[in-house]
Amino acid sequence: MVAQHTPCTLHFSILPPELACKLFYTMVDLARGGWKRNKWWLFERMVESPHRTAFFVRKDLGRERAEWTEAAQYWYNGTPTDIPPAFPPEMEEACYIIERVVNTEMRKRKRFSMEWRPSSDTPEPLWQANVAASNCYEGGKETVGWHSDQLTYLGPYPTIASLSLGTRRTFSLRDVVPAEEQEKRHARTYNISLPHNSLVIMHATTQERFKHSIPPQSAVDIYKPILPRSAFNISSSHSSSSSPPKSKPASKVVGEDVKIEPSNIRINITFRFYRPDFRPQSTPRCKCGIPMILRPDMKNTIAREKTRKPASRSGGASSVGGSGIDGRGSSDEGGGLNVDGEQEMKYWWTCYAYAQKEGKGCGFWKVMDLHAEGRGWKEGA
Ligand SMILES: O=C(O)CCC(=O)C(=O)O
Ligand SMILES: [Fe+2]
Repeated sequence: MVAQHTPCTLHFSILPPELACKLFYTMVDLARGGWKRNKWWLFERMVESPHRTAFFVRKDLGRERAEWTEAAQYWYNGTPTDIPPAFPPEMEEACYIIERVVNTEMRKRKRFSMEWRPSSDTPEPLWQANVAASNCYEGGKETVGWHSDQLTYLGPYPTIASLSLGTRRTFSLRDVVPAEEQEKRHARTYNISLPHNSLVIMHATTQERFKHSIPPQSAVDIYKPILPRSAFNISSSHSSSSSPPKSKPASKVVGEDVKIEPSNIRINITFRFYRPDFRPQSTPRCKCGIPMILRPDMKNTIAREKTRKPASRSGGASSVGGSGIDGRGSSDEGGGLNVDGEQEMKYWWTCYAYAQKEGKGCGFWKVMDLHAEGRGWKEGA
């Protein structure tokens, strides 16, 4: 049903049970060790997200690693951050398994012309995670509000693999109805229950056509790990923040040590592929001099503005962008269909200063032009 009604697929028991359990413990301990509450962009105002979050960069990336380290601060709303940690070993192991599933699913699906493609001489894999963002929700009151993920480094039509560990929570997806269709249909909300060790793959168009959230719940089902911490030589969570972990061989585990601690925590890990043609150095800057963010034109505003001249969106100095409304040439003939006959999505680069300067950004925006900006797939690249 998920695949039938949304651009997502849902996969149960994705990891070997022991690995899922161990990864849960590892992430819970890391979260307790100092993950931050992020600021979130929500309906034109900033709110502090009522859950904790962390950002990881894959370790064997070589030169690329430094660049994505720079990008990490945008995960934290533009706040400069320490160098993000590498994937812990269990996360690396999980990622390897997840990548195979994602690539199998992607090969079954239609591809979009603006979507990332590997070069013609190395056609596989289609998707390889190079960063991961993780969330920790403790109890039913910790949530994330409606949003679609920023595309600044993911580029158009991204694929994001989202792993759930621990307590079962509802993942809500709601489609965004373009303005011209609002009289014909209403948005629909799909509530998907995500148990421990399940994977949601948000395929291409999920970020363009839908918003997602983890809504609050008045009660959550307690998660009982299949193995105690001591089975993995991990010390009790109670002592983990105050004293160094005590290693114990599993065979010596007796009495209290084998007790399984029930938990009300859900850990989410979103594995992401940050595109080489959207690396931080290539992000355009606004009049404030800071890198802009990339967002899809979910409501089809650009196409509608194009038919209403002159181009002006919010009036005054804030409509200074506009450069991309005209002058594309590639896609707007044929009723917005591109050369592959698909209804082409448009994207805005917009000023991100509101996140850092209490809403006092320059308001600059421009329409993204993939080819004019030197991005996208090139034959033999
Ligand atoms: O916890 C989840 O499943 C969703 C998290 C999310 O939407 C995000 O990190 O962008
Ligand atoms: Fe998200």
